[in-house]
Amino acid sequence: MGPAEVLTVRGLRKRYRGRRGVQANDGIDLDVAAGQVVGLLGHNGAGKTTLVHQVVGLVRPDAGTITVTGVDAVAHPDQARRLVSIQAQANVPISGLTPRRAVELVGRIRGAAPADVRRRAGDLLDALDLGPWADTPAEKVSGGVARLTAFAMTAVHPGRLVVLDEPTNDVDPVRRRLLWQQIRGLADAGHGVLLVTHNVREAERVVDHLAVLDKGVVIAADTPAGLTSRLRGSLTIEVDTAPGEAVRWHPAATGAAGGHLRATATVPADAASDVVRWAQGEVDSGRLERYALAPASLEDVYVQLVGAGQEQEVRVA
Ligand SMILES: Nc1ncnc2c1ncn2[C@@H]1O[C@H](COP(=O)(O)OP(=O)(O)OP(=O)(O)O)[C@@H](O)[C@H]1O
Repeated sequence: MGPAEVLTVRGLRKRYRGRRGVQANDGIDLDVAAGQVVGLLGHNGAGKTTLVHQVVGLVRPDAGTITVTGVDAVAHPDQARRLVSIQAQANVPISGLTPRRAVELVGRIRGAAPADVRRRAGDLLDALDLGPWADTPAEKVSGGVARLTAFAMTAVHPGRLVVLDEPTNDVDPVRRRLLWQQIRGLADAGHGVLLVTHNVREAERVVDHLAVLDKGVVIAADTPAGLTSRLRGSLTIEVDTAPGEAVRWHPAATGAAGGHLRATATVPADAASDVVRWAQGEVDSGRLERYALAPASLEDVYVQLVGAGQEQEVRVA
């Protein structure tokens, strides 16, 4: 473990017993250093939450090690938990409180000085543009505001490691940007951040490192640039089909995927002009309504890694 590592996971295995026994984690290695946001991507059921729950001591691994700033988190989950702040997938109920009171309460419970807690809570609520709801009874706030409040509760007095499980769920696009800034800010302040997300497109701009989980195994781990370089020299073509028409792809197109009226495929950059000519011809003949050609994104790499079968989930998220 390097000196700046806040989380080191090695060979982590967890199998849920029962009739349909599931190997949820099947030998996972993962590192988060101070100052880093590490994104954990993966399809539904890939094992992300299982991994997170083991890090915070809610689930006991079958095998492997978890070290949080030098503390053996498997042997001493209580000690480790004090070093970790987690925003769980489900919001902690805060009925009877207001967002501001809930955030301040967590700060006090975690041992921060009252004046610091008040200041930090106020700053976070402002930064996330929650001012209009800060003093509203929690029962009356929307799902997005509740989600942002849960983030603020995690960030008000954060541990060395901050674990965020789908923090952007239910949050509107404008406040999502504010949230991403705060997530980045936690790392810039020296915390290590482990971020579980389906929001590949937005996470790409914030994370330093990514691990892609598939059926309990890390199938790729790299920087966003490192991962997208796998598709360097490739472009993505997106087409909207006319009603009742199926796409008859150009021969250079591979990895075609898509749904009812929209489809995407990957094409080599050196075939771009040929593909544009083909696409324009399809538009002229009425089979396509529009097309767009763009550099391959991290989302494209992700879809290719995890398999076109998962595409719908990624797009919906
Ligand atoms: N308590 C449990 N008992 C039995 N099986 C479980 C339990 N929790 C999770 N599983 C199974 O383990 C696998 C991994 O689940 P996990 O929740 O870790 O995935 P995930 O990547 O977090 O998924 P999602 O993106 O949908 O939250 C799934 O097949 C799931 O059905």
